[in-house]
Amino acid sequence: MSVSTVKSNKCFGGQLTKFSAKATSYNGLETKFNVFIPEGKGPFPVLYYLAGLTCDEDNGATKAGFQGPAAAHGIAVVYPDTSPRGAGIEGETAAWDFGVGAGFYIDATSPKYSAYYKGYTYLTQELPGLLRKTGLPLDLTRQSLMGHSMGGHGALMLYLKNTSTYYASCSAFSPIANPTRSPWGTKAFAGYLQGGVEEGKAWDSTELLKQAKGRELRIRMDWGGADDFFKAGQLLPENFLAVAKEIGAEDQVVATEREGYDHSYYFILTFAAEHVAFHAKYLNALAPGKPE
Ligand SMILES: N[C@@H](CCC(=O)N[C@@H](CSC=O)C(=O)NCC(=O)O)C(=O)O
Repeated sequence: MSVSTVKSNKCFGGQLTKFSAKATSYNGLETKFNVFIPEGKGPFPVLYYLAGLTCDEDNGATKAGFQGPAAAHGIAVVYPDTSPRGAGIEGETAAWDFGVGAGFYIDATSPKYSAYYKGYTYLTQELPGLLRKTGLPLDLTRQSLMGHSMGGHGALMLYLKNTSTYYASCSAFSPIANPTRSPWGTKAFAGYLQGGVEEGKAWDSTELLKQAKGRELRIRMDWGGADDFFKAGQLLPENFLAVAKEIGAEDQVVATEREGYDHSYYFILTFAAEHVAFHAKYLNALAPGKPE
């Protein structure tokens, strides 16, 4: 599938470009993604940002404040969309926490959604191929993940389902860390998965962490103490941390509750530079891959 440029803006000395492509994982529907490339020659390691419910490829690029720190560390940032758009499935736009804008980055197996909602395949297999086609100086042998809320779930889940050589590090802002026990997650898994919430355990980072004993983990997470979604039990970082302790990995999960912060992009903006620096430590320590 070909990739076309929608627009491009200079930003922190680099360039933020929006691309459009037809995605096989979304049954041929058009999808968009933004890519920030720092000034210089590259090839640059790649840091993905997965956004939350109701978002698209623009929320992170316009509101999160990653481009400045990424330019300083010589890292590219990729902002994908959060779901397919335009499938026309009955009911897919009826709620803000399910369907369009709420794909949960998983591969659906329910007959109603499985033809279009293949977010996991899109991110792990198809998007890297589309990025190669942009011709940008990206080093796809050095990739890391970050995300917010539903996107924090996505980042943790992708990181834990793949090896550290595929994704070097993972960070999450206010992640839905145990979706099979959260109202948002159980709603999503009941709708997208033929086997419902039980099948959802294969996409739940707290469950996946149980199988990660002995693996070297590079995870950072922050959430706000005044986040109403945290207080309502949607995020459950405490469950993820309890498993980290059980498997002896508590030192490899840097987790902090930030007093007074809520769920918004003001919170992300505050800690954006720290998250990018966390990834830069790992990405820039890796030997650059061969140019493709
Ligand atoms: N219903 C509200 C709230 C939706 C909301 O807060 N979305 C968050 C992500 S929540 C978990 O994934 C978000 O990032 N919103 C976008 C933003 O730019 O703030 C609504 O519809 O707004």
